[in-house]
Amino acid sequence: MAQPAAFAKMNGLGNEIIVADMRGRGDRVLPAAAVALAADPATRFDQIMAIHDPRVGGTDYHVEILNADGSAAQACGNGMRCVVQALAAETGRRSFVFATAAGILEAREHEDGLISVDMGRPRFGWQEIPLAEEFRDTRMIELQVGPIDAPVLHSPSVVSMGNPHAVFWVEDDVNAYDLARFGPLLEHHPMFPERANITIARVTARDAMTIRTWERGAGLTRACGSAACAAAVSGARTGRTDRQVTVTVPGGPLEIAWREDDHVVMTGPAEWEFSGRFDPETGAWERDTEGAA
Ligand SMILES: N[C@H](CCC[C@H](N)C(=O)O)C(=O)O
Repeated sequence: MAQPAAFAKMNGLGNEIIVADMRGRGDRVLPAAAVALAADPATRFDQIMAIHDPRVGGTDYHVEILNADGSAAQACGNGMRCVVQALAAETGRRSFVFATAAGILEAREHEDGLISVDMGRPRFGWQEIPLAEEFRDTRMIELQVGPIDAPVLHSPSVVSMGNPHAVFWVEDDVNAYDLARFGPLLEHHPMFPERANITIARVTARDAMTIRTWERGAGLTRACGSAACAAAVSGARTGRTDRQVTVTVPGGPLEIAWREDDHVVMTGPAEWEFSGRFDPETGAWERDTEGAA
């Protein structure tokens, strides 16, 4: 049993997030705690965002990310917006600098409550994503599912947003594809030694696309911010879209801008649901009583 830690159950466009306050203590959220919380319908989540004291000069906080299966994630766009909203409510500040496994990220809450996160630079090298074999052009790689002569999905664009993404382009309804079936096969495909987040994307205008994502370590989610960034960057890189795109995920729209300085900025909402305390070792938890501080 560890000292209980405060948490907030939140969501970013329906991406289920637990923001855990691990400041002022030396321990971490253990994978077993994540698995236990994910199994409980009341705390079911896609990612845990653990806020730690800063470890690098010039940053406000260190953020660790766990998937629902207990594995580590390097990036989580929707979760970062939840972290910003929670910290803004606590501190009255609006902008923050975070250290994450994907690098240093700046984020801020706007007057209207929407939150922008600078997700950093996309990486396109096959070793950076990583892929199991060399591809000089990662705008389109040889990979397909379905019959050889009539693949259901094929030739994805691949990119790292700190975490690995494959984006499969389709011409018709993204809901027409059985992502619950293909997602896990592609997530674990030998082409991706660190597994991958799998997205199906349909471009509807130069500045708009619709996507669905099967997340590494979490499965089908209502929203995946880093996948929205990966899809927007890949759309621009392959000439399908401009660099500023509205990416509609099942939970709603995200605004993605791939700036001239190569940074990808994602803007969208975050929503608080309830607060409680949990044991970061076991995942045992209780809800805060109404009105409690
Ligand atoms: N929901 C997240 C992505 C979680 C990352 C993850 N599933 C992985 O890379 O392992 C987002 O909004 O970006």
